[in-house]
Amino acid sequence: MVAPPDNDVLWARALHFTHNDGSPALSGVSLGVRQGEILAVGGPSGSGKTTLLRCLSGLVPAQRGEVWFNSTPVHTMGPLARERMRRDRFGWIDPVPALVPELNVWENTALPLMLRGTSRRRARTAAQEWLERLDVGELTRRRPHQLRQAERQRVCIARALAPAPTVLFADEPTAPLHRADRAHVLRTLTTAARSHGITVVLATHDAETAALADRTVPLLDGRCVRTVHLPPVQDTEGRAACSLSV
Ligand SMILES: Nc1ncnc2c1ncn2[C@@H]1O[C@H](COP(=O)(O)OP(=O)(O)OP(=O)(O)O)[C@@H](O)[C@H]1O
Repeated sequence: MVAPPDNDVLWARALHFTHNDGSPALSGVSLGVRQGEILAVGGPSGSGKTTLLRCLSGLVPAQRGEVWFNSTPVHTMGPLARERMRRDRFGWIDPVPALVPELNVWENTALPLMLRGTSRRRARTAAQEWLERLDVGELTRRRPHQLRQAERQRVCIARALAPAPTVLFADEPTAPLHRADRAHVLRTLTTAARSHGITVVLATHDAETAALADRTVPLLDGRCVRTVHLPPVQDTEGRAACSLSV
């Protein structure tokens, strides 16, 4: 087992994952994510983006291959150790907002901090700050069912950022937002990540979203593809320049 390069906070080698019904999702994906980097995982629907994020975060173990977080091999960890790592070091944003219905907005936002052992008072203060940054600071006492879908998603983003995770996994985080909201929320997310040194792995099929990242790894049918841009050619015969994905 060879340890990953020192400057990669997250590193995966030859990941394979097949779902229980036999659907292949990852077929030998290898990548490294540098400390503080915002990495977009691109690709069309069904290309394996969600599965890759789930394997990298230790939510599900890959059937073959290696995942390393800093110098720790995630692929050899048991379920409890992976759960603790996710609680203490990682954040997660789903495409569909999932909040605890019995808790109000600030309690939902403060929950990951309190699970890490932060006092209720400090967790509440941090939650309030992040809710304000995401323009939902006036909704703190409401329950999830009293919010619009877009507001619920902002709360989920505040909840993921509040503990300043080492790595934030964001799976199509702006999917439930209107186009007008999207840019603002994404900017808040990426600015917060950069100012707090949070590494972000962002799954998206949207080129505009991917453009906010430092780098994009495109997936296709569970494999990383490399985009090769050909040099511009003289368009003497009316042909357009093109790029190839290999
Ligand atoms: N629970 C499941 N059971 C069986 N097959 C699944 C399951 N979840 C995903 N798949 C299949 O695994 C492959 C990869 O899916 P995945 O959700 O990782 O892709 P994705 O790029 O995130 O797609 P999307 O953008 O639509 O979420 C697809 O062929 C998908 O149909």
